[in-house]
Amino acid sequence: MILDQINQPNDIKKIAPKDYDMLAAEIRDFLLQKISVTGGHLASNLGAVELTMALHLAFDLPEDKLIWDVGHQSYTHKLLTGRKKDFDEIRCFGGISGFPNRNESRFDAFNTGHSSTSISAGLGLAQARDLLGQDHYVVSIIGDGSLTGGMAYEALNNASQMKKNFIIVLNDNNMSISENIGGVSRMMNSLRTAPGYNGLKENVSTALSRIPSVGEGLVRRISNTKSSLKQLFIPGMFFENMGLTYLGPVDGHDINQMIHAFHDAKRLNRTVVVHVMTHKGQGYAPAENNPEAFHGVGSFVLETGKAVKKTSRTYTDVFSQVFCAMAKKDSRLVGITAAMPEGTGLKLFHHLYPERFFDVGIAEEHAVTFAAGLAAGGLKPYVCVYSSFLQRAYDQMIHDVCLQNLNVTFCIDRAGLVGSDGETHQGLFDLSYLQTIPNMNIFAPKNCYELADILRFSAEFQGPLAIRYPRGTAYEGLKEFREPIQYGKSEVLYEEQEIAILAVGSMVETACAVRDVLKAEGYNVTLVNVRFIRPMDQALLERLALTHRIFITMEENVHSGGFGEHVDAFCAEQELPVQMINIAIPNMYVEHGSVDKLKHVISIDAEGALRQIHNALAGRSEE
Ligand SMILES: Cc1ncc(C[n+]2csc(CCOP(=O)(O)OP(=O)(O)O)c2C)c(N)n1
Ligand SMILES: CC(=O)[C@@H](O)[C@H](O)COP(=O)(O)O
Ligand SMILES: [Mg+2]
Repeated sequence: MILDQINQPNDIKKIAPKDYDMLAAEIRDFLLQKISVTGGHLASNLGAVELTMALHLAFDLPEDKLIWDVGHQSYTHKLLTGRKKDFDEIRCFGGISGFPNRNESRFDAFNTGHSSTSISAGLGLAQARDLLGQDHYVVSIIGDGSLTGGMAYEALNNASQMKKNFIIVLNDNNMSISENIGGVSRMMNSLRTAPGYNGLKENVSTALSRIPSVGEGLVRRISNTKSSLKQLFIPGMFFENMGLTYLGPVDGHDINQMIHAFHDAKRLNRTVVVHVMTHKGQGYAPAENNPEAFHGVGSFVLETGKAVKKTSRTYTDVFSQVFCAMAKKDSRLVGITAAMPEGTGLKLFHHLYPERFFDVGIAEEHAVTFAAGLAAGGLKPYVCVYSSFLQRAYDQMIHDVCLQNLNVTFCIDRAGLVGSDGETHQGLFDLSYLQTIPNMNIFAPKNCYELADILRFSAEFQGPLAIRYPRGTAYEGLKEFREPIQYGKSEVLYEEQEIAILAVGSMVETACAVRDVLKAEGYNVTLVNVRFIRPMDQALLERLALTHRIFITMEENVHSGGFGEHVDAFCAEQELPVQMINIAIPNMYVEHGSVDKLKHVISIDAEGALRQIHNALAGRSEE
């Protein structure tokens, strides 16, 4: 096996060119064997094998810097940089990350996970290189989906001013997670049909403009004509017009052609875009036929592509069904996603109500302001988004939605620990950032029934409302507690005296287990399902403070700015005579691993929570 020769970084440079294709096939096979067991991002990695090999062959790592946008396609890069032996534990607790990480390897030039950052980061690295008088190449690799994100254009705008080399590789597989739609995708479609790349001398705009006295005028005249004609003469006109040099399109599965293009790109003292066309899922029929299903996978049977585990009903499924039923009755309801129709559960809605569905590309900031516009125009928009990606749109929530108290509902999926995607994707900050925003209302359901109830409640609600729920199986317990939702009111599940547990959303289930133990120890324990984090049910807290000496808050959010801290502040302000114990995620970035393992490690499972509570009751600090 050629792959046996790949162990240390840069071993690929010792491989004979005649063996490149064989090595690519073996890498694909290796990735399939490993990912089919561990799960991970499959289709994007299968598509980027030759591209990664060509980059490693054309550049000198770690001196030259590769920045992978999102980073979910960086597995071959990891394999070629000494991490082949670590793939059995990829995305597992203590194992290597599924994304590039500077702490993991000096070959990972920049951490990624959220989309459309690579050009900005690469430009920063290139400018740092130049100011420090260093001499190496910086290459940002960005997908066509990630190129729909606004940050990418802010960076391209800036990159046009570069006077030294900076290379952007556009890895175009004509797919985001789902179909890549919109104007950028349309522009790329026209580029794909341009004649293939034959070398720098063939770049028409550059070549034409070099013709003395005629060239520049000719390019200008062509540039002023209708776009199809322009495209005939100047592929990559979009980039060229911005002052960037476009090279392409290049076959992303032809290693020699790509090496040739990268060497050409190195010769230019400016920003160069190399447009590489790849095939998502390349080499594995199930992924080629259904790249969306194989974008991110759990373990699966290699021969069939079928998932190993039967999937249970998730909160996303509940949202999807209830929202579609609501939309049937109310034509004002519209659904917005930033390139995540599958992950957020909007796919069924898209199918049923295509005219009321908006996939805006990987553009969370735009999604929120767009929703504000829809609301101002009289519709009832639902922004369906992951907790960690909504971090992007903080200003838009303040400036465009909440300041005007507009009728926008945020369905915040993946709130809390998400597991194997790790620190970039954990949804640990939403309660903190949302609670700072005046007019924002925040709700967390304790189980699947309550998610359905709050969604129905939201239809008639006036003003911004954020509903946060976690990744994975929807909790079906506590079915017997289903008090109708009342604005700003918590639900008291058990009322006693002495200790009151105030649990938020997913933590209500854990709180039940904690309560059972405390009761067995002889304590009298009240259990409150908080429901509305904002507005906080202050009247209930004041009432409970009369009969309880201890309040325990429990939430799957960082402590800083979280629910517990706000309850602490309220009790202090009102001088309520209660001891406060806050169970929350410590103020840190939480790595990858299964959700259960992570909850255990950071002591927010029942066992860890009880340890913290016992310590606090005994007046000990956490060891
Ligand atoms: C800010 C942000 N929003 C959404 C995502 C989820 N996401 C991850 S990869 C991806 C699609 C990326 O498409 P592309 O860049 O073309 O890469 P491909 O998977 O096609 O290789 C999306 C939407 C993300 N990582 N970051
Ligand atoms: C790379 C990326 O950002 C997405 O693919 C993400 O990993 C999806 O997460 P879910 O598996 O929770 O939908
Ligand atoms: Mg793509």
